[in-house]
Order: sequence, then structure tokens, then C-alpha cells
Amino acid sequence: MAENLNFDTLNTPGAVFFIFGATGDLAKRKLFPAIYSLYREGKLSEDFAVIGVARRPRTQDEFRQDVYSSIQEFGRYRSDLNAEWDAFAQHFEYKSLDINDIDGFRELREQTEQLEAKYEIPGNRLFYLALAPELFGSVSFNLMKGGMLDGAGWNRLVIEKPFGYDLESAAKLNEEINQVFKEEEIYRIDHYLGKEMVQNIEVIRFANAFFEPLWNNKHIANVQITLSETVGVEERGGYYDHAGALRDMGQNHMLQMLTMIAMEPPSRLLPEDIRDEKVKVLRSLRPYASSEEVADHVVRAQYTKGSNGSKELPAYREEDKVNPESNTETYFAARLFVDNFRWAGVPFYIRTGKRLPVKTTEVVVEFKRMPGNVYLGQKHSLEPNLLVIRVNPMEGLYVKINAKKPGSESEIEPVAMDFCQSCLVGINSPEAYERLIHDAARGDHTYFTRWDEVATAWSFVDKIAQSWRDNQGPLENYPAGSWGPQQADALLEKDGFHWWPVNGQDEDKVIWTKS
Ligand SMILES: NC(=O)C1=CN([C@@H]2O[C@H](COP(=O)(O)OP(=O)(O)OC[C@H]3O[C@@H](n4cnc5c(N)ncnc54)[C@H](OP(=O)(O)O)[C@@H]3O)[C@@H](O)[C@H]2O)C=CC1
Ligand SMILES: O=C1O[C@H](COP(=O)(O)O)[C@@H](O)[C@H](O)[C@H]1O
Repeated sequence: MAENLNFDTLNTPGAVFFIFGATGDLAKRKLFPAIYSLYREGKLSEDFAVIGVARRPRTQDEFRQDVYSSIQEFGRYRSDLNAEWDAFAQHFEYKSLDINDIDGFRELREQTEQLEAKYEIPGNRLFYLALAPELFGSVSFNLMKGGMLDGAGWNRLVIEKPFGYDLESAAKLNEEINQVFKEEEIYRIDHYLGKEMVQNIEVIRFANAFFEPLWNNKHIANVQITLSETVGVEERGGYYDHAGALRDMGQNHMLQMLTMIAMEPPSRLLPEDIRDEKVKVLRSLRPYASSEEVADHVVRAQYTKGSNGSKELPAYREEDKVNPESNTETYFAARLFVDNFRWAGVPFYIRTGKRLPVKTTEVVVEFKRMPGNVYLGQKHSLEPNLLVIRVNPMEGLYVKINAKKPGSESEIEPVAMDFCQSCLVGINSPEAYERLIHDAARGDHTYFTRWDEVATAWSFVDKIAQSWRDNQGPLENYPAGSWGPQQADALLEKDGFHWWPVNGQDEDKVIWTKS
């Protein structure tokens, strides 16, 4: 059936939401709490149902109890839950099913039709695959064979990352899914695109007269994107040791953030127009031509034993389910260039790592310095202006400008104009998963990644991975709890820049005046 797009309205149309992987970690920590927040905020219409699907047996009551506990533990509105629980819980059902079992899908179809009749749901079905990626193809196929796609309304497939391991595997996966779902029915999650401040990048850029005209290589010296995490690999050692930081964070979240910073203004604010502009940025990324270039532009490293000040932290190779001789990177930093007229010559520095001292996601846009030989520049070493976009966990904006030191004749010092959004909105800022589930249910693709974006990002990343596979470029070490290897600093120093301190970094060590 043709899609009826209504993403201008707040309410989702009536639909059944299927959570495949309903007994898993993602469902517990993110998906159930997100659905409750949408319900609590009146964004879900009353005619909705949720069917949790996984193999292990659960009675309806046990499953509802799981949902309750998950919202109690992770939900934004946990304190309101008891008053609304009975009304909310009756929308939830469970189906024990192995995704390879076609008969199970036929039973699921009956269960779905009963719920659709009960809530007068017009046959709209949203399938959220919170499953290992190896299962995506089979689920899609069995949904079709089991008659789950024959309803009267739309069908949408929401898929978690990772979408493949490299371009080849991603293309194969895409082909499998495309045998069942059309591109416009597929919603590939990159949860960073659901974050408030990542979505705000567009507004900051295109709704402000003092940023838009300066957003190019004439005025911007470099851009720095940092995604630092304090956690190690926790229970995900098996997955992570296979993936590493480049695939886990680089191919998706970091490149997606870069596209938001670098894209041209779309001609219309429609999903395809925005995604067209984003994919053009990915296509303009200068590929590394050789392993030497990779070694010159990309630093990889792994954490060794260390400490976070109060606790000893194990080395990566000592983590659960990690190969004790692993050469997987837990950190990488890279210098990228977007080869188009707007960005020619402007380096984009990106870095991410586990077991760094601070959990933070920030974008720093460093503007070019004022000319040194005129007016104030003659007497002072003026600092560059910075625009800092704080994404996570603090949300806000920070602009660094030069101003006269109060009381002095002519001393100039850098001062900050700091807008702390999270100080105002606090924990009530919607979670990324709330926005994304809401958008998918309304048929809005804007903040989901289209296949050509995914493919182009993989083809860029694959060259780095290939070079590392061929053992080109050393694997550096950094102690857990530190800011990563010195080589990541050298990457910027070669160009006359340095990493600006991120939020939460020890202020004593902040060097605003480093030249
Ligand atoms: N957890 C997180 O924070 C994040 C997860 N992701 C992605 O989300 C997906 C799910 O992750 P996560 O929840 O952590 O994984 P878990 O291992 O915790 O959960 C996997 C789920 O899949 C179900 N399952 C496994 N095999 C089958 C099968 N043959 N038939 C039916 N159900 C099956 C399991 O239930 P049962 O054993 O009962 O069958 C379980 O509910 C993965 O792709 C992951 O990469 C992405 C970003 C963050
Ligand atoms: O996708 C992933 O993201 C998380 C970090 O997400 P955040 O929203 O907490 O910043 C990361 O820990 C994980 O390894 C990766 O798979």
C-alpha cells in the first residue's frame, strides 16, 4: 500500500509495534522506556499495540513485568508510571518465537490481527529489529512468508546497527532486506541522529545570520569532533573485539555528525533533500590513496591497564570475551578532508575512544584567527573564536570570543558565551530513541541513514580497515583513564592546531593560549 506520510502531525497513526529482541538489552534500556515516554507525552495515539518477540518463554504477565521494570529503571517518567500502568500495560503482548520458525510467524499474524481488531488499528505495522544483524535477512524473509506483510496498512522495518561489517557484507545484507522491503520502508537507526543537539546543528547553521555566512573555508580553520567514553567494552567484548572503534563509532555516528556539519543547505526541509546533501558530503570525503596516507592521517590505539583516579581499570586485552592478543583498536583519531568548494583545505579532525577520562560528545568549530599584523593583532596574540556544540551528556552551545579584560586598559582575554540547554531542560530532553521511534511511526526518514549513505561511509572506512589489516601503521597504546595516545595530538600539531579541551576535561590543564 502507498505510504501516507503525515510527519507534520505530532501523533503517530495507529500501529502495531513489533519489538524483535524483546528480552534483550536494547529493548530493556532504550526501547520500552522510549515507548512509554511517547505514550506519556501523548505522542502515541490510543490505538497502538506492542508485541514483544524473542525465543525465551514468557507469560503475558511476565513480559509486562519486564516492561514495567525496564521503565522503572531507565524511564524518564518513571515516577508517573504507577498511575498509568494498567492502561499502558494492556497494549503489550508477547510472542515466543524463533525467527527461523515460519509457523511461529503465522501464529504471530493471528495474534496481530486480534490486536488490530481490538484497538481498531488500520493494519499499520512497524517491525523493530533489536537483534543480531545476522538475523535481519531471515526475519525480513519470514515476515513475508508468514503473511505478516499482508495487512491493510503500511509496513516499516527499523534496523539497528551495525549495518554490516564492511561494504561487501552491508551490500549483501541490504540485498536480502530489499527482497522484502523497499528502501522507503526501511529505517536504519543511527541513534546519534536522534540526539537533540545533532538535530540542532541544522538550525544553528541555517537559522543564524552570524554563522551561515562564515560556514566555509574562508573563515573556518578546522573542525574537531570528539566522542569520548569512560566505559570499556562492558558485556559486549565479543562484538567489540570483532568491530573496533572505527566500525563501532566511526563508520556511523562520527561520519553522520560530520555530514551534518558539512552539508550544503538543502533546497527543502524534506527527508530526501536532506539525505541527498548528506550523501554528497560522504562522496566528497577525500579517500586515503595508500597505506602510507592512512598511517599519516589516522591514529589507532588500544587501552592498557590504568585508573580513573579511584579505581584500577583493566587493560582491553583482559576484558571479558576479548582475545588476550587482540589488536583491535579501542581508540582512533583521523584527519579528513571534504573536497568541495566550501571545505577545500579545512581539516576535520575526529577522535573517539573507550576508557577516556570523560564521557562527552562535542563538536568544536575553530574559526580563522584575526590577521596578526593589523590593529589589535599587532599587540596581542588573539585567540581564535570557537563555536562548541555540546551534544552529550551536557547539551548546549558555547561561543568563545575575545573581549577586553574588565578594569584593564587594553588587555584582551577569551571569554565564553555559554548556553547550557541541559541546565534548563534537564533530564526531560527526549532520548534519541524516543525521537527515532516517533519519526519512524510517522514515516519521517530524515534522521535515518539511507543505503547510499551507509555504502559510501563503508567504502571510506574500508580503506582504513584494509590498511590496518595489512598491518600498516602501528597500534599505539594508552593507559585506561587517559586522553589517548600522544600521536593523536601530533596529528593536529603537524597542522599548527591542537585539540581544544572538551567539557569536563580538567580545567587546570586547559590551555586556551597555546599557539
Ligand atoms: N544494547 C545496546 O545498547 C545497543 C545495541 N545495538 C544493537 O541492537 C541489537 C540488539 O542488541 P542487544 O539488545 O544488546 O542484544 P541482546 O543480545 O541483549 O538481545 C538479543 C535479543 O535477540 C533475541 N534473539 C536472539 N536470537 C533469536 C532468535 N533466533 N529468534 C528470536 N529472537 C532471538 C534474544 O532473545 P532470546 O534469547 O529470548 O531469543 C534477545 O531478546 C544488536 O544489533 C546490537 O548491535 C545497537 C546499539 C546499542
Ligand atoms: O552505538 C554505540 O554507541 C555507544 C555510545 O552511545 P552514547 O549515546 O552513549 O554516546 C557506544 O558505547 C557503543 O559502543 C556503540 O555501539
